Amino acid sequence: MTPAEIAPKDRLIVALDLPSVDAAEAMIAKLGDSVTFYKIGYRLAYAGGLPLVTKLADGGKKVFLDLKLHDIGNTVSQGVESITRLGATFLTVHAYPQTMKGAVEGRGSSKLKLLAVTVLTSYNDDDLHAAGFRLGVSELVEARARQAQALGIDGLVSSPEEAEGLRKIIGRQMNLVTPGIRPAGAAIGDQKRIMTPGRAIAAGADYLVVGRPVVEAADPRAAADAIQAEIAQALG
Ligand SMILES: O=C(O)c1cc(=O)[nH]c(=O)n1[C@@H]1O[C@H](COP(=O)(O)O)[C@@H](O)[C@H]1O
Repeated sequence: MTPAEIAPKDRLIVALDLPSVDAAEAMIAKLGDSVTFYKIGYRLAYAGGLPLVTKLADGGKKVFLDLKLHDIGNTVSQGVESITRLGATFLTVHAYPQTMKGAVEGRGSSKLKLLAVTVLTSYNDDDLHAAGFRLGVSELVEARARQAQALGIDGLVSSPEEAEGLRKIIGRQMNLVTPGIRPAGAAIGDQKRIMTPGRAIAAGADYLVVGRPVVEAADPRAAADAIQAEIAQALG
């Protein structure tokens, strides 16, 4: 499926950043049919959440396994090879050349799609400089996007602020997945490069990753439905 063919409802990825598998399953039950795509990241994966990847995939949901791998190439390659057996649709690795190359090798001919995290959405230029980088956010995102594309990575994770520029580099074939999504009026928390769901889609994002604005909402299903309605409206 090319990014242009994704149904509006399937473009919302809810981050199950919850403390236990029980809490995650209760949230999935609350969201019911309205959410088709879930993200499992550090919090849940390290709390026994890896088997939930396979359980959700077997039950017809899609899963984005957000482990943000980064290690020597051989270790990344072996780790990704193990992960191909879990049934996830997406897996994240940090966008370092050795890491991406190892991930592509480990993925082999499996159906797992690799997403490279360009620059975390909680970073601005000052944060990058403090971490020892010479480039600012937009230059580093662009450089990493070009490297990811050349190495055979399937998609990018970036803020929607970079989406328009990234589309010019990666075209329509690579997936563009954007966290840093905040519906109007939602608490920003630790994110720094943010956009509303509608603006992110209009800027060229394929998938929106949303955590706290859904899972911490008084009515998570209503929050997810409102984001999906905004996505559908932006797609026209
Ligand atoms: O890879 C990610 O999903 C990711 C990359 C990034 O640059 N920024 C970012 O926020 N994320 C993830 O997206 C989710 C955003 O959650 P909220 O800020 O609660 O909506 C979290 O699970 C983050 O780990």
